[in-house]
Amino acid sequence: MIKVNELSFRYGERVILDRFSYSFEKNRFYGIIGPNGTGKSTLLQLIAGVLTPAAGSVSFEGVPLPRIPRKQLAQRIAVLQQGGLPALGFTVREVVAMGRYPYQNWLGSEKNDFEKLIDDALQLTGLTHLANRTLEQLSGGERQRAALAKVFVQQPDVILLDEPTTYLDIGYQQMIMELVQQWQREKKLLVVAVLHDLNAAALYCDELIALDNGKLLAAGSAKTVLTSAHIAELYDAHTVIITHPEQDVPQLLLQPNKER
Ligand SMILES: Nc1ncnc2c1ncn2[C@@H]1O[C@H](COP(=O)(O)OP(=O)(O)OP(=O)(O)O)[C@@H](O)[C@H]1O
Repeated sequence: MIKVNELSFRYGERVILDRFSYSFEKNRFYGIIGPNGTGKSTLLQLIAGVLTPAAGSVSFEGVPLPRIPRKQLAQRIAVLQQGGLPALGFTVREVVAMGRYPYQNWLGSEKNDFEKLIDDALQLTGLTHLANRTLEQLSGGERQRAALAKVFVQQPDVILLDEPTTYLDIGYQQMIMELVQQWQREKKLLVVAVLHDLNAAALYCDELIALDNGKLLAAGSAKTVLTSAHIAELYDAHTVIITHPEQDVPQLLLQPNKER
C-alpha cells in the first residue's frame, strides 16, 4: 500500500535517514522502534508527505506522494503527532470535529452529517463526559485521547502514530493500543506507529521495524526483532527476554548492570 524506496533525508549535512526501503501493506499494524534521535519521527513525516526526501521516494498505492493532491492525501492518511493538537481554547468536541476538515468545502460544511461519527469517537476514547471542556482543562492523557478521536473521525485508510501512548498511565496505554488494534482490524487499515514501549510493540504490532542511525537494523515478527543482541546494539541496554506466558511473544525485563 505504501512503498518506501531508497529514502534518504538530511538536516543540513547531517544524514538522518540513509537509503531506507520498506513495503507497508494494507490491513497490518507496524511498529517502528529504535533509540532517541534515530530518525523514527522523520520517517513517519516522510511517509505522511510532510517532509520532502533528499533522495528516494514514497508511493501510495503506486502513485508517488507529490502527485497526490494534498486534500486527497489528508482524507486517506491521518497522522497523530507528538503535541500535534491545535492551540488551547478549543473544546474537545471542536478538536475532534477538525478531523473532518479534509472533507469540507471552503464554507466549512460537508454533505454528510458527521455528528454521529464524532459521538462514536468520543465514546470509543472515553471522552463523552469531557466533550465540552476546553483543551487546557484536560490532563496530558485526556488530550492524547482527544487527538486519537480526531484521527478516528477522519476515517482514513492509513494511520501514522508518533508515540501514541506518551503521557498515558498503563490503563490508558493498554486502552489506546487495543483501540488502535481493534480499529485497524475492523477497518482493515494500515497503521504505522513509532513506539518506545517494546513490550506493547511486541503484543500489539504484526511487524516491527528497528531503525538504527537512520538505517534498517532488523524487521519482521517481534521474535525476530526483539533479541538481546538487537536490543544491546540499539539501546546499549542489558535485558533479559522472556516469552509472555499467554501470548507467545517476547517481553523484555531490564537486567541491572552491576559493572556500571
Ligand atoms: N528541524 C530539525 N532540524 C535539525 N535537526 C532536527 C530537526 N528535527 C529533528 N532533528 C534531528 O534529527 C534526528 C532525528 O530526529 P527524529 O525526531 O526523527 O528522531 P526519533 O527517532 O523520532 O527520536 P525520539 O525517539 O527521541 O523521538 C535527531 O537527532 C534530531 O535532533
